[in-house]
Amino acid sequence: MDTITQFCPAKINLFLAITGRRDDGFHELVSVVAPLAWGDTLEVDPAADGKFTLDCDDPAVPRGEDNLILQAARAFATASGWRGGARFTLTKRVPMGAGLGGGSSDAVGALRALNELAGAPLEREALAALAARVGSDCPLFLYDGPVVMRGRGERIDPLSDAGVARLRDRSLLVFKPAFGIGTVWSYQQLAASAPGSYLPSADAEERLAIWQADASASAEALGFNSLERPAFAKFVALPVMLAKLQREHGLNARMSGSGSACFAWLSPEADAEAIRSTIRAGWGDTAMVQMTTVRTKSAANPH
Ligand SMILES: C[C@](O)(CO)[C@H](O)COP(=O)(O)OP(=O)(O)OC[C@H]1O[C@@H](n2ccc(N)nc2=O)[C@H](O)[C@@H]1O
Ligand SMILES: Nc1ncnc2c1ncn2[C@@H]1O[C@H](COP(=O)(O)OP(=O)(O)OP(=O)(O)O)[C@@H](O)[C@H]1O
Repeated sequence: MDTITQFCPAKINLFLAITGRRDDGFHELVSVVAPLAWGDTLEVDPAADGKFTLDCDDPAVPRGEDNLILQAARAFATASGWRGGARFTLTKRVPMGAGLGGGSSDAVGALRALNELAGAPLEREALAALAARVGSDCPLFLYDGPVVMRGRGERIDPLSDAGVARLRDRSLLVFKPAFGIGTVWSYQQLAASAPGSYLPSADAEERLAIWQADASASAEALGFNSLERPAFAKFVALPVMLAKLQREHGLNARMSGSGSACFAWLSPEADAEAIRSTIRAGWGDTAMVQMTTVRTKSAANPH
């Protein structure tokens, strides 16, 4: 069989309300998440020896059993009973510790490819349940467009057509300082200042419903992220940069997920080069700056 190539998009959380903590330690959330046109590439080749192995062009990516690709592969083998092997080759573009879901997306790319290699033993629902076990951010990547994510990340609905239309074809700038932020740390900080750090779920749903119903609402108007407060308190380079981008370029930039990556919607008149220079002047040349768009697909035809 030929190589299967999976595009593994990055994601941004346009809206991320953490609404409370569950007994199992995970948090409940309401989030609007969009996959991007930019991401990693995962090539998957069948391996006759029945083993799973991983190569990656980025030496910083863990290559052992803690890699989410290999974890997803083991989980797939257990759930499907498939006894084949695969050689994974990952071209890594999405930085780690960014809140861009890179590892989760790679894991879902692996699940999709293995299911194809194995002759589709798992239906969509079984694949979604498996993805949820691999990581909270995984199920959203089984959709190819913007979604509303609830629960701890396992409940996914496509975003309404009206909502998707506000994101389609808009230029998006994603940027990240050299440092990353750990997801576990972010949630711990939130829990430490509970309950004030949580947005009640009724409030979160109301904000989302108002945005969906308002035909004149922009993508920017949805911007909210509960995890900004703990991140900004410790990593002051983030709010300083966002304030500078607001002042100098009129941008309403936000952090994605648990950070440290941030994003801003650009108007057609925006001077992307000047914005890039502002970011590099403040965060240095090791800062990542990436222009992209959202990957959209109609809610009426999500699959
Ligand atoms: C911040 C987000 O990126 C927003 O989309 C996600 O909620 C993070 O999802 P993720 O990185 O896939 O997270 P997981 O690998 O499932 O969990 C890592 C850790 O994050 C915390 N965690 C994660 C998701 C969630 N809904 N509640 C949590 O409290 C838990 O401490 C967990 O042990
Ligand atoms: N395929 C993978 N690519 C990147 N990191 C991986 C992968 N598999 C496991 N990891 C581990 O997961 C950690 C988090 O990486 P990831 O790219 O998912 O970042 P994140 O921005 O924290 O994600 P999220 O948006 O889900 O919070 C890394 O520090 C790394 O140790």
